[in-house]
Amino acid sequence: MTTSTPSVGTPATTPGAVAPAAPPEIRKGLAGVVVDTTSVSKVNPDTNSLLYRGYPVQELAARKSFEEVAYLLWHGELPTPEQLAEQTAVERAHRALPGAVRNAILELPTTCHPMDVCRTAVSVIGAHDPTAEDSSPEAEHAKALRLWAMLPAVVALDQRRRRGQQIVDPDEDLGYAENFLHMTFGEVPDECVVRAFEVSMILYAEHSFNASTFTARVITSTLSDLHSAVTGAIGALKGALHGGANEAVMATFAEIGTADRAAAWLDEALVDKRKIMGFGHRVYKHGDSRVPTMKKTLDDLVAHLGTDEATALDALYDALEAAMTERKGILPNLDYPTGPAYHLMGFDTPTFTPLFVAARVVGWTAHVVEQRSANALIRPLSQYVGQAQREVP
Ligand SMILES: CC(=O)SCCNC(=O)CCNC(=O)[C@H](O)C(C)(C)COP(=O)(O)OP(=O)(O)OC[C@H]1O[C@@H](n2cnc3c(N)ncnc32)[C@H](O)[C@@H]1OP(=O)(O)O
Ligand SMILES: O=C([O-])CC(=O)C(=O)O
Repeated sequence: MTTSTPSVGTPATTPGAVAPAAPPEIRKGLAGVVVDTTSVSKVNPDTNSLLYRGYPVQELAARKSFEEVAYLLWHGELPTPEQLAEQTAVERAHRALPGAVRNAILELPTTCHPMDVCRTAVSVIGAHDPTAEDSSPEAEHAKALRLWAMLPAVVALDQRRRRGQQIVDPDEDLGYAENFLHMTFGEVPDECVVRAFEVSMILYAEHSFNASTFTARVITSTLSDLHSAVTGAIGALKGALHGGANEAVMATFAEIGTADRAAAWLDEALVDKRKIMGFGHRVYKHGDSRVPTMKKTLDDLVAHLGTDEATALDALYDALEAAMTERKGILPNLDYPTGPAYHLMGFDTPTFTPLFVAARVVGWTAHVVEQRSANALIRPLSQYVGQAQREVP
């Protein structure tokens, strides 16, 4: 959206004075503004495609592990077996939370949102990291890897403490996705569920200059530290217009109830000028590149579970999507299929956005390193529209 607002504070022109310059063009929300280059990922709305370091994300989701994709995003190339083994060894060695981090989480009230827990945990992890202020690329990659390794324990511990369940220690013999689910549910689910979870992590890992990544880059641009950048990014992701939408989708489904009510519910919601969570996107206007892969994954999960609840949820998903496409021509974004998928996997709804954090930390930290490698302080201008200069009475 482009708006130009005349300044209330612009002084009146005097005869003979040079005419004031035209008001600057304002791009609300920085819509359409290209602020920097990146080689981490390419979002192409014309072809509905998303490339991670040049590779189509759908192909990565079909053929690679989340660990391999993380390496790719951080280092620019897929790992050799030796590089993957080295990364895996470090990741598995750092899965358990340091006592101070665990205690800090346990001190937080269960009335706070799990995103607050995530945000606090990352901040505490940073405070205890002796290399926090070392901004060399090697140190930044090492910190990113350790943070990525620890976040599943943060998310799992928080869901379990809220449910009054015993905390489950990580299992070094399991892969990333299996271990995450094991720590959350106390057992490793069927392969179909593990794969669905891993696909969601790969799809969520990176998406160019979205609001949370841009937040991380703004913080990095001041030469602040990596944990501060990630802490800020978590705050940005929490909002319902960004990552928080995956939770909001489940609230919408709960409000609608059953598939046959979807169209009528939508009509009323649109009359009330409500935003329908999980639909629309700032960049994609013809559909989100990741949705077909995640919807197929959701359908596979539904077929695998075979429960009435899963079938009904899928029918509701389809009915709301059809109605929204017909009424507004606005298509789902990735948060639409991940919400019900995480629900069917057994996650509590407020845990959905922290799952997004566990995946996106890879993209955020890849951008932190990139920003620092060619830094310029990010500091845009604003057009003043307040009071003209006046005397203090
Ligand atoms: C992983 C992610 O972060 S993906 C995004 C997740 N967020 C959501 O799902 C929240 C719901 N969606 C939205 O609010 C928006 O689509 C956004 C914030 C994602 C993108 O918004 P913008 O690019 O700023 O588009 P904007 O909000 O200006 O929408 C353009 C028009 O489409 C409408 N629109 C866009 N999305 C929606 C929606 N989800 N429900 C209803 N109307 C919508 C707007 O009302 C507006 O209509 P108008 O021109 O008549 O005023
Ligand atoms: O790109 C965006 O604006 C939001 C998004 O889809 C993401 O961060 O994955």
